[in-house]
Amino acid sequence: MTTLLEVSGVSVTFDGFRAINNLSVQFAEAELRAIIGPNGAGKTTFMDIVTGKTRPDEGRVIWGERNISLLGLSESQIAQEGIGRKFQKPTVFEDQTVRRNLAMALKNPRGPFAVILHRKTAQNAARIEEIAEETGLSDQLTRTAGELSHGQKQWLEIGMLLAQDPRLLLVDEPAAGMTVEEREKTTDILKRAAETRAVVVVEHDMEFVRRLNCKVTVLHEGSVLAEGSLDHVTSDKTVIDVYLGRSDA
Ligand SMILES: Nc1ncnc2c1ncn2[C@@H]1O[C@H](COP(=O)(O)OP(=O)(O)OP(=O)(O)O)[C@@H](O)[C@H]1O
Repeated sequence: MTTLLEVSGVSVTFDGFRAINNLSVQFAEAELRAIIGPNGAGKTTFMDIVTGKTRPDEGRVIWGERNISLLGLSESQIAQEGIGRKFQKPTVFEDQTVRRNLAMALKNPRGPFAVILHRKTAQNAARIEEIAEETGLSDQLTRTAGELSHGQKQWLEIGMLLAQDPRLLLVDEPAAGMTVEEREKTTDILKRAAETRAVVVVEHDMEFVRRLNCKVTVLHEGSVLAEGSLDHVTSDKTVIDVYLGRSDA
């Protein structure tokens, strides 16, 4: 499997506190990965480093077949490289329709010729239908986003990120605030998205992680504590000691 993202020996210190401690982790081109770990383990900081929001004190973050260092790129350059991030709170345009939200998110180089634009419009319409189908929103395209349920808003935002065609999608706690049914649908959406790109999901909900049925990376004190199937990591003594035995697990 080709490596898409390689984080190696990365450390970050905030006011003398080492939030990320010699972290090394890799992601393959098309894979679904869950990142779990107790509060303060460094999950958010890890995503901040990959997206360029936080700069590490040391280490390397290498991207793609050209082995680009992401540390030399700005946040917007990293996004343009194909790294999308979904924050916990959905940020859709509430007063616009689902179709319009998706249309605005589409990655479109602007061409000067009307004929190209015309062809583009037809392609865009087809792509919007496709994304709506992938995110279970085909019947919602004409509704305004503000009318959607919390789960549907989250799917719309995932759809808006897919419209950008990212090679890596980082998703922060997608199951939070969702009904059981919505969670199940969300797992299907993420699994499907991961067939053609890397999808990395930070999640506290173990049932949700179990349903993702993917490789799991356990972070603790800013380093990888264990990695493998959920069954493998949850039977690891060190994981049980530091994480699963805790009341917040
Ligand atoms: N900007 C900052 N300044 C100071 N300390 C920070 C900063 N950002 C994070 N930290 C600290 O770094 C540690 C790791 O935080 P991080 O948010 O990455 O953990 P997490 O695994 O995402 O936790 P949670 O599951 O609670 O979201 C925490 O102890 C946090 O207080």
